[in-house]
Amino acid sequence: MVKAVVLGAAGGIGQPLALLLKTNPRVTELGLFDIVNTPGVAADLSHIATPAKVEGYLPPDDGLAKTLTGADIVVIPAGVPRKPGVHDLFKINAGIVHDLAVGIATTAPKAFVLVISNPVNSTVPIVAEVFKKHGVFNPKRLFGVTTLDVVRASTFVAEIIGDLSKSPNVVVPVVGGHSGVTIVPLLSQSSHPLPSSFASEKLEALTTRIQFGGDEVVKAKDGAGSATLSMAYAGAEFAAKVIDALAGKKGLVAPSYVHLDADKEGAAVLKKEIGKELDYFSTNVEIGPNGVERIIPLGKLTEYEKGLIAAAVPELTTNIEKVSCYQRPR
Ligand SMILES: NC(=O)C1=CN([C@@H]2O[C@H](COP(=O)(O)OP(=O)(O)OC[C@H]3O[C@@H](n4cnc5c(N)ncnc54)[C@H](O)[C@@H]3O)[C@@H](O)[C@H]2O)C=CC1
Ligand SMILES: O=C([O-])CC(=O)C(=O)O
Repeated sequence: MVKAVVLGAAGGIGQPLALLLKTNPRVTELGLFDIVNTPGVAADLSHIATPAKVEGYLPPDDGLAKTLTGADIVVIPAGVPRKPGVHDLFKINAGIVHDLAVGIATTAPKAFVLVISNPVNSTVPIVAEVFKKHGVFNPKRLFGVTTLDVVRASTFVAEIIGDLSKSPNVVVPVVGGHSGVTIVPLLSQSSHPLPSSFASEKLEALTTRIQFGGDEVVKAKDGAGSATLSMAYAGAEFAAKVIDALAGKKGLVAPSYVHLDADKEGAAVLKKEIGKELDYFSTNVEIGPNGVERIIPLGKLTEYEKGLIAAAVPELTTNIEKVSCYQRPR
């Protein structure tokens, strides 16, 4: 019995993500919340012949609390995406995520929380700060969703190998954070090695393509927003792992942007590898019924990858520190 909730469920990511969660056989209740259209989305999904009972709420009459009651896992794709006229996602989305986090802290403080809303490097710390204020922060249960970077890396590597049918099995750890240079694909650790003829400039081009994969979609959508369908796929894939872990499945490992107190022993090794006392970092984590069981250090890196980590750390530091002076505008 799993209740999954999507906050921002009527949006470009929210709708296909809710669809994919409705098809997850372990989900028995699906709660949908948005400031618009959730009753319609819920009615539509409720006709699909899968176990989940679907309910959709809007803000009036305690809609957020009703949606969150009994939630085991809450996925947050609420907020604005990159589009013309939107210059600072943090400015708008920090407030949205802050208020939703207050709702979770009050109504579902033990739920696993998966943050998709950008900028993930800063919205995850926003949620953590709200939870700390409410005395309910458990770093093992808070996840920034960086799975789209992993999905892109799998696809692009399979394209280079020349066999897209392999893409679901290609595993590339992508670490750091979720924006530009903070996205660090560890291609030397790919389950499917790149051809030995792969020149260093091609490796740099592939790395840049993974780091700025979001730009390709923003450009192609030409003013209509950013990645939604691939993000819904990635979000559902990561949520399915968390749901499987809740159900007792073992050995589930995936990269996620987490607070490093989630596993202090693993984090101590990781912090040595990255050379900085950061509070948050995306790395492979083992997920179990209580959330993050283990933070898995980066392991052997090439000189090129060490350089990418060194470039990611200052940007990540800025993204995280930004939150310490954040005040929710009234
Ligand atoms: N983590 C990642 O890898 C990725 C993150 N994103 C981010 O995901 C977010 C959502 O993107 P899209 O779905 O394309 O945007 P969208 O604009 O299509 O949908 C966002 C939804 O959030 C809702 N919303 C706004 N304020 C809300 C509130 N206070 N409570 C509940 N719902 C609220 C809107 O009504 C809308 O339905 C953006 O911040 C985007 O940058 C996008 C792609 C990848
Ligand atoms: O690029 C964006 O704005 C959306 C995003 O996070 C991605 O596609 O990875």
